[in-house]
Amino acid sequence: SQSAAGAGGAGNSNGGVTNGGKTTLTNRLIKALPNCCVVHQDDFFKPQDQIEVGEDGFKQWDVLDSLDMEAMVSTVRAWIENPVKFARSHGVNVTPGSREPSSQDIHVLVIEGFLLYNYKPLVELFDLRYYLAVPYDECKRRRSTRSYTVPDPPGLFDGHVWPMYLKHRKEMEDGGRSWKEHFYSRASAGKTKRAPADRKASCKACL
Ligand SMILES: Nc1ncnc2c1ncn2[C@@H]1O[C@H](COP(=O)(O)OP(=O)(O)O)[C@@H](O)[C@H]1O
Ligand SMILES: NC(=O)c1ccc[n+]([C@@H]2O[C@H](COP(=O)(O)O)[C@@H](O)[C@H]2O)c1
Repeated sequence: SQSAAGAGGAGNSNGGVTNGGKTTLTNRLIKALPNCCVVHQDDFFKPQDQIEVGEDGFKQWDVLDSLDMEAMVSTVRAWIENPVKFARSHGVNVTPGSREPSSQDIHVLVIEGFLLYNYKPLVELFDLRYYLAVPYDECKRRRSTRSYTVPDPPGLFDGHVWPMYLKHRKEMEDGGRSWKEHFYSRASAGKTKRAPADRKASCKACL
């Protein structure tokens, strides 16, 4: 993507299961990459009193409705519009040594979260997508040592967190099939049937 500031940019998304290591990886990327900003999905949780209680008796934290996804998309769009301005307003150093941003500067945004790939307006903004997963036992073990702003009530992991993870992962994989078909038909244009028109806007190669 090309930003309003004239600098090249790329939005890299780092999604996956709770306690899969997303934040750890993101922190390492920030250290290693110059001009790197980050957006954490956890910062977009709605206040506790707006989180619905399900028939199972648990507050439904692990669903899209518990997050202000519109605000998250606006934040990512603000970076796309002007990564230099975004970096400066978020305390990220912009290319040490150079006073004026150069058109050669590469800016990177890492978007990190547990529910990134089930909200189409957000998915459309990513250049690269990564998914971190860990097996059930390891995930449960790590989660049991974690303290969130609202602590997990007993039974939340098996009653809500893991079932929602499986549900969303399945949704993502089912949706992903259309993406793969689309890119396949781009690569072999003329030889295979084109993907449906409604997928086109999601593909950078089609813009
Ligand atoms: N590669 C790894 N191997 C083992 N443990 C890890 C690894 N990455 C992260 N962890 C541990 O897993 C827990 C969750 O990591 P975190 O990065 O906060 O996950 P997430 O952001 O996906 O919820 C932390 O205790 C962290 O130290
Ligand atoms: N940050 C918060 O306000 C808050 C509150 C309650 C639960 N959570 C949990 O955060 C998890 C997602 O974050 P991680 O991917 O960092 O674990 C969800 O599974 C959710 O249950 C977060």
